[in-house]
Amino acid sequence: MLIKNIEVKIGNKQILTQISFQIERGINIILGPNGSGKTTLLRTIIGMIKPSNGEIIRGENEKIAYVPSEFFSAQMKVKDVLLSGNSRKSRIEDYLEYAKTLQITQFLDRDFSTLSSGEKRLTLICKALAEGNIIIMDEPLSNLDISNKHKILMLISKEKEEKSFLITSHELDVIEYATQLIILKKGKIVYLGSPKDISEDNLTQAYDVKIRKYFIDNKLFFKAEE
Ligand SMILES: Nc1ncnc2c1ncn2[C@@H]1O[C@H](COP(=O)(O)OP(=O)(O)OP(=O)(O)O)[C@@H](O)[C@H]1O
Repeated sequence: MLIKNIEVKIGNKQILTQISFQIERGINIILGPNGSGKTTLLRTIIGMIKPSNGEIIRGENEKIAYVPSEFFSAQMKVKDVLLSGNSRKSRIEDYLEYAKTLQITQFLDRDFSTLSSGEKRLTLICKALAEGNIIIMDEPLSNLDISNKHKILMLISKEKEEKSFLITSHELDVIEYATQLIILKKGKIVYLGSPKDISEDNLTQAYDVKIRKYFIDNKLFFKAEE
């Protein structure tokens, strides 16, 4: 999927400026400060927002699945949430493999509105994984405890050969999982490339706070300097 020269204006305000990149097979991670345009970009890519300029070129067999950062609270059984709004999949069996991995099978007969926010998120991630091959998720790790975060990161790392993920995050520790990193600031791309090449300066410029890079046991960490 190719994002080409996207511009978004809301009223008189320019929200996104000249956004171009290819969503690569693997894990594409969008980072950026609050208000930098991450959610607007995802909504534009899925067609919820019409760009004032540019185009989004989809491949033939690409099936987008979107997990928003905030959820509705429908009074529907979890299994009906999984089955809803999708013409291609209509059997609960198609969701069970991911449901087992994400440990949500015990909720299938519960009312979706009664789940905790983390359980709702796992349910919608399960749905997206079973339905799409381009999985677009807005802050999929927020509201998740350390074990569920690990579960999601392991699952998407396992699936990254087959699917393309485009996810936003506020956590710099996810950088090491990225196939491609996109950093936004004030609606513009200020870094696009491999996570290996990201420097402290790139992050410091993006966030306007001094950011340091550490290696502990060969694992990469970033921390804002106090
Ligand atoms: N409907 C709207 N009307 C006016 N301004 C808007 C509208 N939608 C978004 N914006 C503005 O566009 C900018 C980008 O918002 P967006 O939600 O895309 O940022 P974000 O990077 O996802 O932020 P966060 O990390 O805080 O979730 C913000 O300044 C926001 O106030």
